[in-house]
Amino acid sequence: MTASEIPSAEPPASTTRRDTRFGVIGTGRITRRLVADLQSTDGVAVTAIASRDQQRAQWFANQYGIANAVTGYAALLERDDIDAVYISLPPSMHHQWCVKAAEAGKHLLCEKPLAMNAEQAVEIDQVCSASSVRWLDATGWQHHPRTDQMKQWLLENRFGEIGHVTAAVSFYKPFLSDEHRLDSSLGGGCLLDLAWYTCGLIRWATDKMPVSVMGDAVMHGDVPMRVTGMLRFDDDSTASFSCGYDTATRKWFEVAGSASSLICDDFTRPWDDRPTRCWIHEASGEVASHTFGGAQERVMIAKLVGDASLKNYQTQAIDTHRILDALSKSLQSETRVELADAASVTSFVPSSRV
Ligand SMILES: NC(=O)C1=CN([C@@H]2O[C@H](COP(=O)(O)OP(=O)(O)OC[C@H]3O[C@@H](n4cnc5c(N)ncnc54)[C@H](OP(=O)(O)O)[C@@H]3O)[C@@H](O)[C@H]2O)C=CC1
Ligand SMILES: O=C1CO[C@H](CO)[C@@H](O)[C@@H]1O
Repeated sequence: MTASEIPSAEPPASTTRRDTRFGVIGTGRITRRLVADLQSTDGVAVTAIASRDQQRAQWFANQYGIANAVTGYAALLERDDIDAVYISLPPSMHHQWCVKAAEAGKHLLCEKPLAMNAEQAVEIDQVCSASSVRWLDATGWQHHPRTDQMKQWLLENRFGEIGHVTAAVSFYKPFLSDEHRLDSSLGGGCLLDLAWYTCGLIRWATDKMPVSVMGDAVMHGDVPMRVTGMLRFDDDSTASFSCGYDTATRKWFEVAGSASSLICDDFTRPWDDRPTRCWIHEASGEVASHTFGGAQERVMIAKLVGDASLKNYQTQAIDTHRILDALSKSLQSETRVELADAASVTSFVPSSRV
């Protein structure tokens, strides 16, 4: 079977289980898309939405056909018609509301970045374990069937020995008036927001933690507006990335091997109205294009409400935070930073192999 013929990984409809009932915390830009994804995933219902502001909650509830508009996030967690929450708040608020939700016994889908740093991410994981609730960060690309196929190629050494990974993610001034991306107290800046994608991709592609990282930032006040990073691994393979708010949309990566390169130009989210694609470039100049079906967010949601282990994604999220922590130290100190815990690596494998 060629990659183009690989069927969508959309899960089959469940007829035996009760729907998992989601409550939504926050009414921002991304909420609109994710609510539609939740509502169109088999076995999932959205029963309430909470905002700081009653009118905003009501407007959103009316707009999306959600039965209950709730004022205040804590009130949503008290409801017994909610099994799980989707948290789409500014990054600085993720840890606090993840912990509260887990303690209330709700499963968690939290927007990226999972937290502000690895310490908070580990604590979220621990509280979820103690409360027997499942969690995922809403990093959709990890769940696309294309990602599973690309990982399979990497595991099979399809590209030879990997020497270098490059990734770039940017959006030109994606700012709203009340913009958390420009406010350091809310976790703003492109390091957490966009290097989450580039460093996550590097972690995913290499299956290891770097031994050292070095970053350079162009600042906007006290938040990074553009970040360039270099990562080095114990076998002398390397990675580099660029992310920022000052160039047109980029969401591409290249994995460069000794035999060929894997290239994808929309890994974070497939371009609208185009086939979901990637390319393998051979040393000869021959190029093979592969296309895929599947809706990454619906696959992600189905995994959260399913039974299979999520450990592999959870480790990926925590390790991504560890890389970002080291980069943040590097930006502050203007030096190369060693990752003390580079040895603690768990392999990220496609869900079908977990
Ligand atoms: N997975 C993806 O593809 C994407 C993920 N994201 C992530 O989603 C999260 C939210 O981003 P986005 O939707 O763009 O954010 P918005 O600014 O559009 O929305 C954030 C929401 O958080 C609530 N909120 C609570 N306190 C504050 C505060 N002090 N300042 C601002 N908002 C507050 C507000 O809801 P209310 O007032 O109603 O309570 C607001 O609507 C971020 O972590 C971001 O990284 C963003 C875009 C894409
Ligand atoms: O995750 C994200 C993807 O797209 C956005 C641009 O609109 C980013 O800023 C955002 O946080």
